[in-house]
Parts: sequence; structure tokens; C-alpha cells
Amino acid sequence: MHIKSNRPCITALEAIIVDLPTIREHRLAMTTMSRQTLVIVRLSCDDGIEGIGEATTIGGLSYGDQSPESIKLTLDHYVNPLVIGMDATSVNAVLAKVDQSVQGNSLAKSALETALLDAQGKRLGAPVHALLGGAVRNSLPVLWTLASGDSARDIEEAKQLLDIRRHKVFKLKIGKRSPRQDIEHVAAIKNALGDRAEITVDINQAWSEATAARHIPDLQAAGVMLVEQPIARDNRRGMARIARMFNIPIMADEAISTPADMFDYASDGAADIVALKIAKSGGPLGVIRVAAVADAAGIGCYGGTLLEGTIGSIASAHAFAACRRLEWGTELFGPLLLKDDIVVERASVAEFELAVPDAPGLGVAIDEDKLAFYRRDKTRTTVA
Ligand SMILES: O=C(O)C[C@H]1C=CC(=O)O1
Ligand SMILES: [Mn+2]
Repeated sequence: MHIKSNRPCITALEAIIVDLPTIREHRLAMTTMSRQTLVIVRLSCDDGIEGIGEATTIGGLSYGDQSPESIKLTLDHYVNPLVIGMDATSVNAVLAKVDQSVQGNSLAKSALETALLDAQGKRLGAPVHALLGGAVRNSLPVLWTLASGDSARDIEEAKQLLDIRRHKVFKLKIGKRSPRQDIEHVAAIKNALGDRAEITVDINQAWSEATAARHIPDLQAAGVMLVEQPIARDNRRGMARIARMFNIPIMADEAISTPADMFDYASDGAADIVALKIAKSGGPLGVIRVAAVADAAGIGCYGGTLLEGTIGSIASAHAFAACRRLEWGTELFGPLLLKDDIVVERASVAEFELAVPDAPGLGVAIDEDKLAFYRRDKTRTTVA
């Protein structure tokens, strides 16, 4: 017999596109950003509780195959009719229903999963990390990406961040210029910072396997600590050959989204480290499944970002806090790249670490005035 439950139901799901300015240009191999676009999700339930989530990508469709506009369309037209009326307390049941009718679209699913966890946490008076099995750590090391496009400016920026004890690991985005220019840039920064800082590089798939084989030794000689996604995401065999060829750790990012991707990479020995991202894996629960496969294979975990604002970064922080091992730290600096955000209290980093909130849910509240000001379909023109 089917017993009608008295559990709270989902009554509304809203997706809002928000455009925010960045503090400086951010240059990656595939695009240069001067603003960031977030998709904020608000999920209402009939017990009066609201959950929030965020789906954010980089540079429209230049980084990945989901754009802010397509994420909103997916949520409005496909996900919304599936979830309205469902029991809001079973995150797994809601996501299973969505997975049956919506293929892919991991970013929309991540924002939905985050909003459900936020709502359930608020309902139970528990932080999201507690819903994920509990935090193994209550703060996370955060690196900073130097990507102004100018070596001198990057060095100055790094020195300042070291002085104020905000970051001591720096990721350099390379692959846009020639390998020779890139290596000069990397060496200049490492020489200027010396032992005060560790340097990593992210090539964002820009090199061929032959270019990687030729130039990874130069990066190693320049003092680089690890190399992220040197070649195309679908060239798993090439990644395996590179990982075997060099001692310097090779990190897979764009190549690994699902537990199955992680399993294939692990089976082929195609990466030493994986960049976990809630956006790639469909949310905090999804990313923990990928981390479990990585753990089983002895592959190191790193807490990655798609440069989300505070909501998405704090959702990631809850998940990364709950991962059993997080040997390579995180890059949850997205909120610090933004000039402003749409929350009451922005995420901040002190003593090189980001604190994981302990308040119910995500522990983040929307600033309604700022949201009204920055939303693309703007409803007012001044911030109070
Ligand atoms: O890792 C990426 O590919 C994307 C992102 C993370 C940090 C950053 O600057 O860009
Ligand atoms: Mn990357």
C-alpha cells in the first residue's frame, strides 16, 4: 500500500542569470574573462524552506559544452516540471528522476543537488558537510591563479598575496602563447618567488602530445610542482604515456567528470591526480563518488573550481571537506576574483585557508538587493 508522506514538497525552482565584474582580466588558453556569469538556483518547498545553488562555467561555451543560457533553459523547461511536487527531503530520489529524463547537463544538476542539500540542511539544522557524512577537515588550503597575461604583474600580485598570507601556491595558466614564451613566463615567476611559493601550471588541453613530451622537462626544470591537463581531454592513451614518461605529477581536469571516467583513467594509469569539481560531477554527492574511485586507485584528489562565486565555492568546500583524502588542496578562489557577489557574507581566505561553514545548510545567504542589481533581467538599478 502506498502511504502518503507528510514530507515537504518542492513548490518552485527558479534559475537566475547573474553577471559580475572580475577584479582584473583572467587569461586562459581558450578565453580571456573580464566578467563572470553565474546561474543562481532558488528552490522553494512547502514547509517554507528555500535552498540555493549555483551553476557557473567559464567563457560562455569556450570552456565546456554548457553555457549559462543553456543551463537556465535546461532548468526552466526540463528539470522544473519533473521536480515540482516531489518530496524535497530525498535528494537521491529527485536526482534519479531527473537523470531518467535529462542526459548530461551536469552543471544544472549540480545547482539543483546543491539547493536540495542546502534546503535539507536548513530543515535539519545541519551543515551540508554533515549530510555528506561529516567533515574530515574544517578548513581548506586555497591556491591562487596568476593569469593577468603579464609576468611582472603576476609576480607583484603573488608577492602581495604571500605578504598578506592569503596564498602560497600559485597556478599559472599557459598554452595560449608559444611553449617557449610560456616557459620563460613560468621560470621568471618561480625565480622571483623562490622557495616562498609552489607553482603549478594548467595547460587546459592546449598542447599536442609531442609538444608536451618536449616541454614538460622544461617546466620541471623551472621548478613547477605539477602539470594540469596538458593535452586533449579525449586523448586518454596520450595522458597515460605522458604520466608514465615523467616523474612530475600529471593532473587530469577536463578529462574526468564521472566515476566511470575516473575508473577508466585509473585503469589506464592516465593521471596521478584528479581535479574534482562539483560542476563536472553533478553536485557534491556526485563529486564524492568520483573521489571514492580515485581513492581506491591511489590517485590524489584536488578540489577544483569553475570559478564559481560564493554559493558554488562554499558548496564545493562542503564536499571537499567530506572527501577522505585531499592531498593536493584546493583552488576555491573564485569569489576572490569577483569585484562583488550576490551574498550577504562573501567567502574569504585567511592564513592560506578557507573556513568551511558550520551553520545549517550551506551557511550562505543571498543579498536580495545585490541579486536584483546584478541579475541579467535586472529589476532595479541601484544597490542599497
Ligand atoms: O582549472 C580550470 O581549468 C579552470 C579554472 C580553475 C582555476 C582557473 O583559473 O580556471
Ligand atoms: Mn584546469
